[in-house]
Order: sequence, then structure tokens, then C-alpha cells
Amino acid sequence: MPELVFFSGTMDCGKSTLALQIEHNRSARGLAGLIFTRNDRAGEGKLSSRLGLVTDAAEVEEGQDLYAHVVDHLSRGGRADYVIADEAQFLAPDQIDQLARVVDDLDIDVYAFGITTDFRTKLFPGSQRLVELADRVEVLQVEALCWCGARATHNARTVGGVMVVEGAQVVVGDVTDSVDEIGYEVLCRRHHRRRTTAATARAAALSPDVLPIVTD
Ligand SMILES: Nc1ncnc2c1ncn2[C@@H]1O[C@H](COP(=O)(O)OP(=O)(O)O)[C@@H](O)[C@H]1O
Ligand SMILES: Cc1cn([C@H]2C[C@H](O)[C@@H](COP(=O)(O)O)O2)c(=O)[nH]c1=O
Repeated sequence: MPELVFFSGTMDCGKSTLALQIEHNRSARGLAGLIFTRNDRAGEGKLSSRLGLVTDAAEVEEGQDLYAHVVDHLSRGGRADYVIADEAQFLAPDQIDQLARVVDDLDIDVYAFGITTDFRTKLFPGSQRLVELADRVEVLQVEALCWCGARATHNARTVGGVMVVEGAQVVVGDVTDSVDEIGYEVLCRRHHRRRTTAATARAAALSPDVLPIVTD
């Protein structure tokens, strides 16, 4: 049975790498896929991994009907043995419904990849719809780690290395962005709650006279 699978995790846990591997393994066996993405860091129409691999993809536009796109592709004689959707958190809930329809009405597997929650620990609307509709939600096995060594479960947005909790939900960026600009850092829940990033933990360690402030 074809499935809608949501591969989810924090930033930097290997989602795009897995998407590229699934694409590679299927195309190596003569299958043809449609690849969607939205707002990849590498630019419009790209699906990129931090391991350096990149492939072309169809950039999903706001309001675009993904079911109609697949039907149109097939009716022009194109093949679609599977569909990959990276950065799926940026898709609208309606677009996730359209992907579910691709599975149910066209019998095509859809593999969606994305982060579940934003920098405020709130579900992205697209990810919420995926959790609601997916046949399976798969958490990636190679976990990203918090600076303390625990499994990272949350995404923090940082400015100058300091965690922020105000701002737009969508700001494209990376975990390796310079500490002077807006960037991201993956943290365990404890350190996300305490807003302790690697930089602020390091600064606190250099000031042993200051008692740690625990905010609950
Ligand atoms: N230089 C490196 N050597 C080995 N693995 C790396 C290197 N850089 C990144 N990675 C791996 O790539 C993962 C990030 O992959 P990526 O697909 O870009 O993540 P995601 O799409 O989940 O944000 C990291 O968690 C790490 O396992
Ligand atoms: C937490 C969070 C992230 N983003 C952006 C930052 C990146 O461009 C992508 C995630 O990409 P990755 O391949 O999983 O690293 O999402 C955002 O816009 N808002 C957020 O709250």
C-alpha cells in the first residue's frame, strides 16, 4: 500500500540527507520521482544536505495545488513513482492534504521531511497536518546533540548566540550561521526551557561567582 510518511526531527539531524538517499536508491533502480521543496538554504528549486549533496527540486509556491501538479505531470506523459517533499514544515496544511490525496487517489508513495516545531516549540501548521494525516511518523535515528551531550529535541533561534523567543515563525537560516546574525541551535528540552545556548553556558562557566538563575 502506498504511504504518506513524515520523517521528522530537529534541524541538522539528517532529514535532507535521507531524502537524497531515498531519491538516489529509487532512481538507481529506474524509478522516477517528483521532488518538492520550499525555502531550502541553498536557494530556490534546490534540495540540499549539509553533507554537500544537492539536487534540483520543484519549488513549491504559496497556494500551489500539489495534487494538481502531480496530475498535470502524469497527464503530460511524465512519470511519478514516488514523491519527496523536503522542508515540509513550510507547506500549507491544504498542501499536506493534497499530498495525502496523491497517496490515496494516485497510489503514489509520498515521503515528507521536516522539522516539527519552531523556535518557540510550537508546531508548524504543515507539520501539524502531517502528524494528523501521515500513515507513519519516523524520527530520524542519528540524533542531533545539545551542547550538554543530551539528545537535542528542540530548535532554538539565536541572535549573537543568545536565544530569542520573539519573531516571525519563518526565517531561513542554519545552525552554522555566524554568532553575529540570526542563527539556530539545537538543544535538549531542559536547556531550551532555560534558554541556555552553548554561548551562554560558556559565558556562565567563565563567571563562577554568578549563581545560575533557573527560570521555570
Ligand atoms: N562534515 C561532516 N561530516 C560528517 N557528517 C556531517 C558533516 N556535516 C554534517 N554532517 C551530518 O549531516 C547531518 C545534517 O544533515 P542534513 O541532511 O543537512 O540535516 P537536516 O536536513 O535534518 O537539517 C548532521 O547531523 C551530521 O550527521
Ligand atoms: C526552528 C525554525 C527553523 N526555521 C528554518 C531554518 C531553516 O531554514 C529551516 C530548517 O531547515 P533544516 O534543513 O531542518 O535545518 O527552517 C524557521 O524558519 N523557523 C523556525 O522556528
